[in-house]
Amino acid sequence: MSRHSVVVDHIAKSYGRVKAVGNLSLDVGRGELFGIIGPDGAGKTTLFRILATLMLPDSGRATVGGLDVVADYRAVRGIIGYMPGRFSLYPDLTVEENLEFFATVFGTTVEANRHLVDDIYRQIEPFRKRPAGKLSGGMKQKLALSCALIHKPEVLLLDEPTTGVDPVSRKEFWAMLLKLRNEGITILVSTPYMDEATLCDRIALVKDGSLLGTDTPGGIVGRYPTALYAVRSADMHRLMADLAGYTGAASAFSFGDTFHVTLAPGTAPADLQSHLAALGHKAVCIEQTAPTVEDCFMLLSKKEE
Ligand SMILES: Nc1ncnc2c1ncn2[C@@H]1O[C@H](COP(=O)(O)OP(=O)(O)OP(=O)(O)O)[C@@H](O)[C@H]1O
Repeated sequence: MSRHSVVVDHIAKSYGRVKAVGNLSLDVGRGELFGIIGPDGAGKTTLFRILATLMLPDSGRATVGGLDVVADYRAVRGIIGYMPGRFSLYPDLTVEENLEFFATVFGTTVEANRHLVDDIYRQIEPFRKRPAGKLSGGMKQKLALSCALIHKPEVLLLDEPTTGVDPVSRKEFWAMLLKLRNEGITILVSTPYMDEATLCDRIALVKDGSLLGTDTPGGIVGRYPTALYAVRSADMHRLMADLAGYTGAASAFSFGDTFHVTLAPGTAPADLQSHLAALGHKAVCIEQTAPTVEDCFMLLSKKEE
């Protein structure tokens, strides 16, 4: 038996002239929590729809649990739990009716697999009589996850499950994913939030349908090739323009309340400090900082361009 649970082998898909996924290959190990990290339009939804057997690729092959997503599409549907990015529940059905509906469709009962969703369901149980359409964003996602899990899938495909969800619910949602992973379920999850990448066993960074890199989050940031500095001054607005116009800065982008800057070969932090002082910047602070997945994404995107 293959040690891979999901294999994507040179998959490509275009919509007319728009190339959504271009020749993408990756594999996800059994029991792995694997993140597809990329901004809007990276092709994440298209890839998930192909893996969930809802769309045919133009070329390439993919298997889930060793089953071909095209030839064995029926069998694939039986072993996956799919949570599409957009609302997947029946808004007029109550919380408990949604769960019962998904269990019935898969020929099982809520009772039979209750233990799988117990932790999650307990949090939404107080609202079990409420129509799903009237739940908060975080609650909806918890119910959608429960519905995707109720038939005990081998592989969970979660397309942007935390987009538009508040930070506390996002944290809770990821805590649930880690628990499910520990129970042996393979999870492929996409997210545009770079901070969520660090919670995955391995990640693939994608942009414009192409893979920029795949590794553990630690492996990705460990390969950052140069020193990175967090730079601030009293006039952050003008600082951006001044960094962009400085040939000693190889790259600069906004990161929280600082700018993350790399320096051109031969330029030292002291050179940047005096350059900014000469331009009249006050309270300049330049500190070396550890690169994050977002910094790696920016660097790899730039290389690609
Ligand atoms: N049905 C469609 N017809 C034409 N273009 C499409 C269609 N669906 C997606 N696209 C385009 O294909 C590209 C990839 O879209 P996709 O939805 O797969 O990306 P994504 O990473 O999931 O982003 P998002 O979060 O915005 O959905 C985008 O440029 C998108 O505009």
